[in-house]
Amino acid sequence: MKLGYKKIVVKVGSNVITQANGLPDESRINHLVNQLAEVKQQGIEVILVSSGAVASGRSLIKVSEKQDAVTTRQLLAAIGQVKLINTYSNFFAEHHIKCAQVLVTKEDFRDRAHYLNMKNCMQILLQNEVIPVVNENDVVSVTELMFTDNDELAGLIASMLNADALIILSNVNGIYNGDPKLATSEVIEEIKGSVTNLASFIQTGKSSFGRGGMITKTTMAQKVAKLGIAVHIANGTKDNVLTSLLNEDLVHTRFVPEKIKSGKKKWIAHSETAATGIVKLNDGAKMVLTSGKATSLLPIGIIEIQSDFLKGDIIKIIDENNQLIGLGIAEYGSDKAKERIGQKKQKALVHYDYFYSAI
Ligand SMILES: Nc1ncnc2c1ncn2[C@@H]1O[C@H](COP(=O)(O)OP(=O)(O)O)[C@@H](O)[C@H]1O
Ligand SMILES: N[C@@H](CCC(=O)OP(=O)(O)O)C(=O)O
Repeated sequence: MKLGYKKIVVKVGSNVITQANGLPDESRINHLVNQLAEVKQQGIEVILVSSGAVASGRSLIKVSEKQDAVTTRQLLAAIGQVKLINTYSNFFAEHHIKCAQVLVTKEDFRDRAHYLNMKNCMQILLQNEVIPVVNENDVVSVTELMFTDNDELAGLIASMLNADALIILSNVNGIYNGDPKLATSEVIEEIKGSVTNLASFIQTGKSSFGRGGMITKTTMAQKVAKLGIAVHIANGTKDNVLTSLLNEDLVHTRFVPEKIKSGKKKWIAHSETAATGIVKLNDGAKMVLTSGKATSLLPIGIIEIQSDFLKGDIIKIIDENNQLIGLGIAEYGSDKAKERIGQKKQKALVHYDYFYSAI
């Protein structure tokens, strides 16, 4: 396959595998599995992140209108996930491929030791030629503990496993430079860096069964590409989408990857919700830290410690306007950091190797 990837994460949106009447589209799932099997047979490691549990559950049970939205989602996902994974398992079996169900929550990514346990499990599955089929554990992930959507989850999995590419299959050909329904709109084929006007193209509406929408997809894609992983957004409802994309024979959107970042930086990049401390920098320190050069965060540039932290904690680094500059691991606690604010020749609070620039 022309693109030469060795490890890919493929994310399938609910809309791709659900028919307009809400029933699972088994022939589409079968077609996707056939392509995934072909890709795997080419020696490419594949991890599948599949939505569709809730949509699948809807086809199996009638829900009382009196039931609240959270409980309904739990009920539908609990029932639907069984059907979803069985469908995948049966289709993969036709190719003599085993798949595994991996259900995760946002909490699983917070603690580094826990994160590494999960990474280890995924690696063992891949070493044993098993395709992990990942979804959010919707039964226990409710409200503030939820991922924004499975695109966020897929970005985390791609970063955790140091994948070469993340392929997001949705029900549009890519990101359009206008309303996708208008004939005048065209697919933006390549996106480099943080294009500020991207959000202005995107309509706030979502596809009928989707959760996050295109804006969250774009934000996640830019972040993942910054970590050195190529991100592709393509139309999963098209025949042979995956094989055509990997053979560079498909119009879609590609986020150009930057230089590959270390595994630890990838984890830090996705750890904003786990951050304890908040450290405010002056503009000079901000400039140096975001210049792209290998520089550590020195106390001389700190103007305020807004929230306490311990040695080893993830801390948020903000500028004078309270905008996030980046995230890092503290080399010492806030007690010492407070004593050293604005001082010269002090040990770095965040070493460059453990700093992720969000800008
Ligand atoms: N500029 C745009 N380009 C492409 N899609 C867009 C754009 N603006 C809004 N969208 C909408 O985003 C939807 C895809 O996002 P989402 O509903 O989250 O899909 P999924 O279920 O695949 O995760 C498309 O169906 C499309 O209607
Ligand atoms: N975990 C949910 C999917 C949530 C979600 O993000 O859906 P989508 O926007 O279609 O990728 C489910 O399996 O129904």
